[in-house]
Amino acid sequence: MNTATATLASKLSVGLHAEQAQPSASAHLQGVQVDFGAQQVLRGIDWQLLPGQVVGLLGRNGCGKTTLLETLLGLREPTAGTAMLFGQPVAGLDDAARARIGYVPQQAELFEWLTPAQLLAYFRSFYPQWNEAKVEGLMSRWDIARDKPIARLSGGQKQRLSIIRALAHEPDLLVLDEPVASLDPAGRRDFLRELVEQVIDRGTTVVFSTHILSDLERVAFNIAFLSQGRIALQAPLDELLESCRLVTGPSSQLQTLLHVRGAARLSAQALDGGRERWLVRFSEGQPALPGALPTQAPTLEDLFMELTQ
Ligand SMILES: Nc1ncnc2c1ncn2[C@@H]1O[C@H](COP(=O)(O)OP(=O)(O)OP(=O)(O)O)[C@@H](O)[C@H]1O
Repeated sequence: MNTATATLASKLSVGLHAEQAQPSASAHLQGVQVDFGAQQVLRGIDWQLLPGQVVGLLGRNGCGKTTLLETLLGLREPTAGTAMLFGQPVAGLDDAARARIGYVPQQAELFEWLTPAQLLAYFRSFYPQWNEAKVEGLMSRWDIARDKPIARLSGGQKQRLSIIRALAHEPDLLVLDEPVASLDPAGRRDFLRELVEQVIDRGTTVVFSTHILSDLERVAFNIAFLSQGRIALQAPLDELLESCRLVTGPSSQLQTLLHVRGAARLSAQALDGGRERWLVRFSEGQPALPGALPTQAPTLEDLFMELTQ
């Protein structure tokens, strides 16, 4: 891990638990429930994002990531519960608080008849602060034609433009819904570098959903797993990889292991021959040493498979 990433990782390990409500939280959701007709998509989300945290939101297709991010931003009214941004109810945010938010939606909503230069000039007029040097730097680095109608840009170029628009006014909270879906590997790497710089330089709070697990591994983000309408688990990735193990054996022996080691079971799978495979999280400071039962360190993909069923 390089120094920048280590600094970032240490920043990220602060204040991870939703139950320890912090008055300074950038975003705070309490008991948020969202139903679409009879379908309960979010089932009582308690969640907070603290200044400088970078959270990768993981979950299977259709589990409610977009719904959660839209509710957090006040774009969708919850069926029950409350959403606060910067200490204000999201439904009644004042202009100053709005100006502190940057959002990259899953489908870039750009005015396609404008050129990138016109679009950025239009948005610049709404914000009290605008980092022209950053905009110009990213437009050149990401090779976006300034004077071509947006309709004629490629999907990846539109996504990059949407990211530039969201970063330009130096938001304190950046919400990105699958921001790298149309970016090539070089574009994704560049985007992640920009995010890391943003967090280290400005202490920006970032939450983004993605299906590209290798991107999260590269920057040691906090990971939040959304499953069955709830945040099943949130923790720094390094800590999860260190403290979790997949352990296989008869359930009575697995139960004893939990008891003796004071560990927690995160998931369980039935295997052949009456054995089970459990994802076990050992407590802090207690190394997850291999015991008598077959034990395997999980990858992020294993964690995803186990925690997002
Ligand atoms: N406006 C809507 N009306 C009815 N159902 C909706 C609406 N928006 C989303 N849903 C449903 O809510 C569920 C969650 O959708 P959402 O888009 O939040 O999932 P997601 O985790 O972002 O999915 P993906 O990973 O595929 O982008 C899905 O079953 C979807 O069909």
